[in-house]
Amino acid sequence: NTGSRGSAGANPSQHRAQGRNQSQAGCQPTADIKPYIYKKNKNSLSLFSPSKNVVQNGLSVYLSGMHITGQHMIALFLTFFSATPPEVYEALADFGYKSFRPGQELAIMRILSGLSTLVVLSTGMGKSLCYQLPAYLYAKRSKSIALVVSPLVSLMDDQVSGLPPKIKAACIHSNMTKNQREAVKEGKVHVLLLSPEALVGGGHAGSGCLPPADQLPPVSFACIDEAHCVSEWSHNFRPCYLRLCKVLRDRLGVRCLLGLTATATLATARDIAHHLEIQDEDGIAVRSAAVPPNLHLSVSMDKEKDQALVGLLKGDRFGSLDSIIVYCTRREETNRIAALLRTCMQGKMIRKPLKWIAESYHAGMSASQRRRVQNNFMCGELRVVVATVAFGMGLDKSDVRGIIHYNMPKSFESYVQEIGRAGRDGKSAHCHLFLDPEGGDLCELRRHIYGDTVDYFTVKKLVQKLFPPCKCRQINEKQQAVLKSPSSVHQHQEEEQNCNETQNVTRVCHTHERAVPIQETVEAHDITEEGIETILCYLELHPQHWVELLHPTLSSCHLVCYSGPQQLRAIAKICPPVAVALARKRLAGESLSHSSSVTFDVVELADSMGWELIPVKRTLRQLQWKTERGFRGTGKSGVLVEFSSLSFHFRSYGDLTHQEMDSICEFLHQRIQAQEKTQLYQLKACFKAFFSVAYHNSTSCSDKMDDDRSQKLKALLMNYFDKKAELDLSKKYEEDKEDCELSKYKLKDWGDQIRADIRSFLSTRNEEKFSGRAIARIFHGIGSPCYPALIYGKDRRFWRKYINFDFNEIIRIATEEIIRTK
Ligand SMILES: Nc1ncnc2c1ncn2[C@@H]1O[C@H](COP(=O)(O)OP(=O)(O)OP(=O)(O)O)[C@@H](O)[C@H]1O
Repeated sequence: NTGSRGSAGANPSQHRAQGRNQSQAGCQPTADIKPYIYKKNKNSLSLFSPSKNVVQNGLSVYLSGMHITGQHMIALFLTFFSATPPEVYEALADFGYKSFRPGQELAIMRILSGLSTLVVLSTGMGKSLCYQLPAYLYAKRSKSIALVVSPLVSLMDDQVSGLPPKIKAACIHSNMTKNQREAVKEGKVHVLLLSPEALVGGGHAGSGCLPPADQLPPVSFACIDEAHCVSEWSHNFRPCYLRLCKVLRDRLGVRCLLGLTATATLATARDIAHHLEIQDEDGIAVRSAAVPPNLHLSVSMDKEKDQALVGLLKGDRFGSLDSIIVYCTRREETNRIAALLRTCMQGKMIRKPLKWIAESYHAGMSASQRRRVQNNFMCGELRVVVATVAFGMGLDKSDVRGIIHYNMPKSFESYVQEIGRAGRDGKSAHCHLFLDPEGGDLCELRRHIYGDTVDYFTVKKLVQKLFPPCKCRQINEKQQAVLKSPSSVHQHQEEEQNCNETQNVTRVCHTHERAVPIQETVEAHDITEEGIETILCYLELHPQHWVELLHPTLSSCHLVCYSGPQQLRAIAKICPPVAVALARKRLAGESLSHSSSVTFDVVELADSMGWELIPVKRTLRQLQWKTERGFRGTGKSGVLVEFSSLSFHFRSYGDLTHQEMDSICEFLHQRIQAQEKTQLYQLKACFKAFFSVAYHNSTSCSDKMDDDRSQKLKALLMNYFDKKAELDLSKKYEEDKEDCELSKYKLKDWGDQIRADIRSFLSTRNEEKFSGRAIARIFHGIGSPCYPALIYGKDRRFWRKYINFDFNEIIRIATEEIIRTK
């Protein structure tokens, strides 16, 4: 048993292709759907509509008898010469619109031509039409469906009901009725909304998964909403977004992708375009100015923020505005501020139908409470919503007139996205930000950045779990020994050793299929599921492609034979996977002669047999229904087979040298640190920009405001979004010493107190194990899987106590104290 799949001589890329095919097993890609505006072959453009002669009066007039070569030319053509076919305008009219808004037409024409496209347009500028109209036209031409991946699961139903009546849509979730599922399969809907998890699987997908590709109508294109989540350098990276591009291509055969986002710098947009495999520069079809002109921006640095907020809301600028959102970072704060406003704004009813002054909204509230607040705000009966960022995503209220940031947002991207919820009707709207002059908000926001980072030791433990050693090298050596003379074997071994020393490793192992149980790994390493997924993504994106991610799977198989041990032995004779499972147990020293059940890792088993996972699982499942001679039962065989333990599933090497393992750990650690430093730098840059335009206090802008400052802030934002800055800003952070010096100065005065608190904390919990990072997290009020806020947050003596102090310094002191107490 080699423990390795494929022949030792196989080329790694062939092998990867094999793995890919395997991941697609059971999922036939949908029939290749033709672009609406048809490309004759990869490099030439010829336009006609197979079903109707619609494009004849449009694009093909310019093209008759002419071929344009190259993808870039196609894009250029669409940009400069194309006349949009009348059918597209007819569809626009069907949707109730008279004309296109900037950028929509180009994006729609590209999608109809089958060209992947990225659209970066401010909130409320009409990005949704860029998928709705092509989906409608494609479905009108022939039975097809457009997939729309959206992270706003809770709002999907609202999104569906808010679509133009011409569009038939459904969303995938676990409560889908049978009829709804059937309608999707029969191609009765134009658009199918789904979460990224429903597409790629994963811990939260549950039963709300996409039906297999062969049960779906052909997919015309896929739209990825909030596409910035694809870029691992973006403010909102979601690892499953990276995998979803791959899943769309490999499992569903989707060739045309449309990315939509409201916030992406030029550098991020290029990174997203790279992931969407957009070939030509014009694929980033639209990038609009960051802040719409109808928004008036101001910033102030009041010491008494509560009073200042009330004053601002009573002043001329905000006093007459109907719909206002006040954003706070913390949930508790939203409740407090809403209560404050209700008390202080009594008697300030500005018009009749208004019933409520202020209500809070955050993710900790029940769904019905949130819905009530949202509905009251939507219909204009509630004036102010005091909310965390959970409020407003996907909110289509065109007449929000004011946005107030009670705390600083975490990035320019978040700021632009949040203020973009005001004035979507194009009428003037006001936005104000309260900046804490002492930098208190900075500390609060830094917590979230530190919460995501992982230390070197944890990275190392995880790497060992992802690349367990295999026997491929020894087996290969034995094979060589059989084939060659002893002297040549010796020479071969020497050569190999040299190769390893120079890091130029000859690969013998061609990767193994592996599964790492999600929950178990989260608990063992104290990293979130997202954190582990991010690390796996970094490894897959590495130029050496250290891992290849596959669809998450249930990896543990539990087999019970109700007729006893002899039944287990009998099925081992007829079922190779069971025979191998028992043999592997015996080799590991486990005796199963009196056992009637066995539990094993089915992924590891399939890999060791050189079988594909799906047939192994199928074979095992069938054991429950076989009625072989000697088995009792009616149709059922008396065998129970259960799969459990949802696991990350991937292919990785098993013959990595120590140097390679170390370099992988080093790479991951540096990458995680670079991400942390980049985010810290961006946070600081954000603070500095707001600081540069801030009024001393809000009274200076509560009645009238200075438009120059607003323009200056818009210019700073524009510069940020249009700059071709590098994505990794960690080096810039190193240059920015100021911040560290401030923290060290404070630490000098507080060092002894912090040490005393760490000792006191350790002594009260001496039966538990802590790392320096775990203690620093608790002192910063950051919950983690093993040290949740719900439990550790109760002890107010320590929780959040040192939030204003440098996180890494606290780790250092805590580690010293842990070592001292050992
Ligand atoms: N061509 C158009 N003409 C007139 N109105 C339009 C047009 N396109 C879109 N709209 C309207 O603009 C509003 C905002 O559109 P949409 O929700 O698509 O914006 P968005 O860019 O997706 O915003 P967000 O980023 O907040 O999701 C909607 O009410 C929509 O009906």
